[in-house]
Amino acid sequence: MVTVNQQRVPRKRTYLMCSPEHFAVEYAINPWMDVTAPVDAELAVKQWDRLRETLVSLGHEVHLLTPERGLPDMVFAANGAFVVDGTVYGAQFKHEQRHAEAAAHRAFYEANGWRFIAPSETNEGEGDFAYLPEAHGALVLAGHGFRTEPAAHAEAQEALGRPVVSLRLVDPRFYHLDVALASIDDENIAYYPGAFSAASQRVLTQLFPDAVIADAEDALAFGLNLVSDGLNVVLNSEATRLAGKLKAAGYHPVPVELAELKKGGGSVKCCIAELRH
Ligand SMILES: CN(C)C(=N)NCCC[C@H](N)C(=O)O
Repeated sequence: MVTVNQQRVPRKRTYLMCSPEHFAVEYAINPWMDVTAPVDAELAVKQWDRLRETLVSLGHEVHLLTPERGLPDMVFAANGAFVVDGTVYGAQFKHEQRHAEAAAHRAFYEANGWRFIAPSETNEGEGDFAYLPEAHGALVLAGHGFRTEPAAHAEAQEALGRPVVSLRLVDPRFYHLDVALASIDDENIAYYPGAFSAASQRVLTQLFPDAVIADAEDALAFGLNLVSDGLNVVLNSEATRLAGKLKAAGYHPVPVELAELKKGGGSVKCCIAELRH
């Protein structure tokens, strides 16, 4: 049971990020992308740099993936794989425009000695998978409905040896799990119920009675697309009410501005893959 005065303890994390050097909105594969809206590429790099510096200043280790020309969404590094306890379950992107990113991620993991498992099913890495090492033993939460196929949930369970709970996303604005739900420590989550089917909402209520619930406005401001080290929660600065709720629950919200990358349909979490040894 989580109490308001609980002492929250941060755990040092290792992350993977990829600079938005080649970021652009050249195609529209989610409702947030508008190819006619101008993107300030320089500002995108500045905001991304600030995010990277924020993580480093919190004591985390950040590895970098080399961005590739012609892959404008590569900045969304969370989508390239899902890593649990040293095993990497690779991504297989739904949209042709992002297919080549999977190979870049695979090359990174293989070059750095990780145990890499190639997928046979469509899945977009941490975009649709979240890991809670202390929830009900150890749980993977997995989204489907827009990008990742349910068959990939079963494949991930076999690859990673952790129970995978399938959750159905029903609103195209929340096309990845990580826009609608985030782990805020090893055992608890924050989420927006309206992004999920009624049955999946019941599953979440049963598994996480103490979850922090976001409202539609904060969820649509990408507030749930956050990363947390168990104490410090780095989140989009527009999600002010969610920041207040996290504070009331004993976390330390760290707001960052990422307005340019939002034009690609992503925010904080999308830019950050967690490397779990
Ligand atoms: C939670 N989100 C949104 C992510 N993890 N990734 C962002 C991917 C954005 C990219 N344009 C796409 O539509 O694939």
